[in-house]
Amino acid sequence: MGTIDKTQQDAEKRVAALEAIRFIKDGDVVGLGTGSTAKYAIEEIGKRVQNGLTITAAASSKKTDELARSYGIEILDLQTLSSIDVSIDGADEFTESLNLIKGGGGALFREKIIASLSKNRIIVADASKKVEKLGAFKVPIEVIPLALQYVTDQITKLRGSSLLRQINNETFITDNGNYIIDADFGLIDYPEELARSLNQIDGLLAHGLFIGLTSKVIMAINNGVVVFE
Ligand SMILES: O=C[C@H](O)[C@H](O)[C@H](O)COP(=O)(O)O
Repeated sequence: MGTIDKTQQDAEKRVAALEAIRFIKDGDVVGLGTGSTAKYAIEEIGKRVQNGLTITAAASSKKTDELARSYGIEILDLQTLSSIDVSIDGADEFTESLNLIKGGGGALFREKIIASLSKNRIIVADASKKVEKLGAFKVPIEVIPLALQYVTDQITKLRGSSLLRQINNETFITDNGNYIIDADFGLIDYPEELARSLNQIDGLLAHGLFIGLTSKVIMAINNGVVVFE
């Protein structure tokens, strides 16, 4: 996509997020994603709640939980929910066939649970996230610490290379107390197949390939939006 202008990208994130909010109605249980694009949606929902919108929400991370509560959004306990009306989340990459890579912020496991519970799963993205094939962005994989070497070896068998995520020279720990491996499989020809293989690895809690978990992607480009569904 060439060089990405950060200001333009941020503007697009906001446009996409505002468009997605149109799908929220009074009384809805709303799934709130994580990341810089989802943040625009949460902030706007928060303002509307302060102006009388009556929704409850489920948060996909501690960060999102805190942000939402700071606006007075009522957060429900995810472990008690069996359905969510609409979720709004970002993505690191998406294709026109609505397959995604998520987890750049490490929130993939809860995001996947929220997407799985949601009736209407909306992804919001700036134009830089659209790709022909997934895989330029490494696939985030949440691993239970004691299974680190085992999972790394299984990823190698799938012809992937693993990098344990570090932030400021410290091993990144997820909200669930686990590690993230960023796995490089090159460009992924068959994401469904890779997702199935990863699903079978014991000790791998969740991977960032979101297959069949998206109702629509709202992509902002310049000041307009394109919807893929
Ligand atoms: O774990 C983080 C999430 O999957 C994010 O939704 C994803 O990384 C996209 O984030 P951003 O909107 O900041 O690009």
